[in-house]
Amino acid sequence: MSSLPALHHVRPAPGEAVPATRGIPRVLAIAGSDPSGGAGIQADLKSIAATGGYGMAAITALTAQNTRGVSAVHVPPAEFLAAQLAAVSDDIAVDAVKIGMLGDAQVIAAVRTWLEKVRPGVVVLDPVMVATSGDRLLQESAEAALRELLPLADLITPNLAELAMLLGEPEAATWPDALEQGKRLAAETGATVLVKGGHLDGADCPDALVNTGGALSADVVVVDGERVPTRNSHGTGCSLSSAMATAQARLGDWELSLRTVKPWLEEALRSSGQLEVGHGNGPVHHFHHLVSTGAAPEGSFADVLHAEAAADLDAIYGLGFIRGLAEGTLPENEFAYYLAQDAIYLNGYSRVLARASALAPTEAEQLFWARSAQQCLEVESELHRSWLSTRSVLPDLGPVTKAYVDHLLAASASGSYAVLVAAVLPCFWLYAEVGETLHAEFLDAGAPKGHPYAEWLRTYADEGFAEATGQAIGIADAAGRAASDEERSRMLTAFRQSSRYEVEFFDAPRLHS
Ligand SMILES: Nc1ncnc2c1ncn2[C@@H]1O[C@H](COP(=O)(O)OP(=O)(O)OP(=O)(O)O)[C@@H](O)[C@H]1O
Ligand SMILES: Cc1ncc(CO)c(N)n1
Repeated sequence: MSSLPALHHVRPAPGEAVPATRGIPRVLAIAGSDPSGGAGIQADLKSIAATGGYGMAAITALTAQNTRGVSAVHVPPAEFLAAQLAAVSDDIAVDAVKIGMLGDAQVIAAVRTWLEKVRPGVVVLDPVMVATSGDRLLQESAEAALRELLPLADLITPNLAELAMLLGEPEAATWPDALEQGKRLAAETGATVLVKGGHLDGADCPDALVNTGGALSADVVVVDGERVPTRNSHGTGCSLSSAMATAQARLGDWELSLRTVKPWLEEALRSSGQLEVGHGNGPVHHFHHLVSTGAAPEGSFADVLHAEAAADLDAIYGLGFIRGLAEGTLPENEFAYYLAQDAIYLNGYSRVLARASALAPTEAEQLFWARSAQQCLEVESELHRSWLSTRSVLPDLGPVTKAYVDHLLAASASGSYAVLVAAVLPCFWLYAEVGETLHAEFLDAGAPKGHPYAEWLRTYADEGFAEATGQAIGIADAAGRAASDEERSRMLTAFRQSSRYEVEFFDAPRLHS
């Protein structure tokens, strides 16, 4: 495979941290009850569990609600909330807190007193004021007290209406306006603001972390997402905020947390149709990623993975970079950027494969990953020798390359061989499929002589790589079938994220070259 361009894509820059996995965080939701199970503490507990935490709940208020709306609210005496909070923190170390519906000013005061005493390491505040159905969940007279609570949070997760209300401004009608409002709220409170695109129109549904005080890698970090065409959005805000609290306690990095949580939530929205709950705005499927157990036949887990990657493969084929490569119209600077990033990626990928070799349960698998790690380095030097030496490209680490390799390094630090194997698989599998298709298209077009990328497209016909891909799929399939539900769901998440990065890697030259 030394002629192969690529298992694409780094050596982490010296001193760059690999996110630590900190065991199972104990996450406390301080929120209201939704007896229909889609929002409130019910959604919080499901989200915390689904994203790897141990969930606890101190109930601020009871609502009588379903997927159609709220019919009654009962706020018990705030002293009883204080007793619940003390009972938890007197006995249990709380790694993260998610605050949702608060109901009235007395409740807010009780939460404030407790936060000031206990000072939990991670505080996510979802400033719940009005339910999806339009019903009020916070007394109007308590809005000022809620505003004063905001500086005690690390992350605030308002929807667009709440963001506007907290600032006393009209609701943003566009994404750039929403980000500007996010900056103002972040500056006022000192907290990071998660600006959510859920209530905007359009095919995209971006979210962004905003902090103007230097807490993030940039003032605004946007994480893109696709809008899922569904009305089952009951409780998405609750689910997102408690999943963020859990992820942050595990990973210690807000950006990585959002990049981890958002695809999970998107899939929970996508799978919401599997649930048949109510006649209004239904709940999301928090546990969509659990595959049922049983004696799974050979290939069955690989089939699940392949189905997971289908949408990303389609997305790759639709990219301007891929079309331009196939048709020969790709600007040279984009190609050069791609090659340079590929070389950087391969170096990092090789280290991650070496880790897979170290963790492999059999000598055959150990050898497979060690060989693959070596081949990556050979391909990397080949890239430099025959493709990059004649081009002038900056050898800077691009943002997608960094994010992808960081994700792989996180998987290699996860402690699970199965998760690591799932994370490295898309680089084999999607690359092999795309390469095969592009090569076939090139031949179908009669291998046109003047095609500027002819030489590159020929490198895609590498049987050795196809064979290695088959082996990697077999290893992941066996690991997935033998894994517990929990580990298998982490494999799916890791695989899905890598698969998404494959798309972004091919799209990066357009955005960053
Ligand atoms: N149709 C959708 N497709 C994809 N993601 C969505 C969709 N709707 C909402 N989201 C995501 O769900 C999360 C919550 O966003 P939203 O703006 O809906 O919050 P919210 O209004 O507080 O939620 P809730 O409905 O619980 O009150 C965000 O990450 C957002 O991007
Ligand atoms: C209890 C409760 N908290 C939050 C929301 C917001 O979605 C809701 N509908 N119900």
